[in-house]
Amino acid sequence: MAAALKTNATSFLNFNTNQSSYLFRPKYTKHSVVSIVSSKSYNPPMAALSTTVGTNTVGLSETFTRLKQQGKVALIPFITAGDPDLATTAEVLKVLDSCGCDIIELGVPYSDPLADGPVIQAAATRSLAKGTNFDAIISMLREVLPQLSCPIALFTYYNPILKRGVEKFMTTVKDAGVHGLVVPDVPLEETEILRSEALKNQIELVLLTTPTTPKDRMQKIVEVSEGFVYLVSSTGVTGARGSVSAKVQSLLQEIKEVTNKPVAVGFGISKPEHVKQVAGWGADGVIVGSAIVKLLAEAEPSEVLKELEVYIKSLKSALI
Ligand SMILES: O=P(O)(O)OC[C@@H](O)[C@@H](O)c1c[nH]c2ccccc12
Repeated sequence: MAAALKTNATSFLNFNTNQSSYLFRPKYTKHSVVSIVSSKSYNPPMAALSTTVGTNTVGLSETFTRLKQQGKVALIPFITAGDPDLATTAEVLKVLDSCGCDIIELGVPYSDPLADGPVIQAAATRSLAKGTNFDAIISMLREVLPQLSCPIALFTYYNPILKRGVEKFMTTVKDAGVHGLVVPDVPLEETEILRSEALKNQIELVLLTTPTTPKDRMQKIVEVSEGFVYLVSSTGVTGARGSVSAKVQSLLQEIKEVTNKPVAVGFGISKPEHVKQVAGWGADGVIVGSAIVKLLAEAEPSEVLKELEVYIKSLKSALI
């Protein structure tokens, strides 16, 4: 059974790799497809088990609606769960929330992250080596999410979903208080079951479009994307870049011509100037991943939360 699932997943990933086109190439992959390996689990304090889950947050689209009314652009950080460990991830989530992040994209570490560049790939490898697994991430979220005021979008490749079964996966993440889901390696045509199960559980399934996505395909993606539309700013894999492609401005316009849904831009954004520029081009949200993951990996453990706070505040102030 497990072997069959793995084979399916492998051919799935090789067959087609995202909603938009055949864009993400597995440049840096080191491992064969294996699902999350684990030994350790996260043990929440007993008190956490009795807390009500996710009562203090609203979903992704509602968050954007509120921000729009206030004339604000969403700051959406991405971090990898379990790097360096889940206890730190819990603290990092609280800091991101208290610094005013509007939505947090939390990555489930995976051994074959084909759309990720070296920084996020290394974070996933470290996290898996520490024994992070899906159940431990869920336990951590059950404890931490009730303490946050911003919603969480869980980012995962398809294999961990396939392994559990779409239905079970969706009810599990819903029960943990997750509001949104980003799955980069499922092509639009294959999202139907994911979408219907997500809908049943009030999980907003965010779809991605890229600079190479043909216009008619972009329109279909935009039509069914929930929560927001993820505009990938550039081709290739995740990772900080020197500047944001000017093409993003026209891509944003094209999307906005066909939808009123919020659009968030991600890939390569790392500096306050980038954030400001993308917001100025009309984006409703800005996603920053690798730069944060790198900061978390490189800072002294005793300084990490402080450094994170300083960095997030610098991005936030670019949005004012
Ligand atoms: O790391 P960057 O370049 O800042 O990009 C955002 C990103 O990290 C996050 O949204 C993400 C992480 N892994 C991905 C894979 C595909 C699409 C998006 C992602």
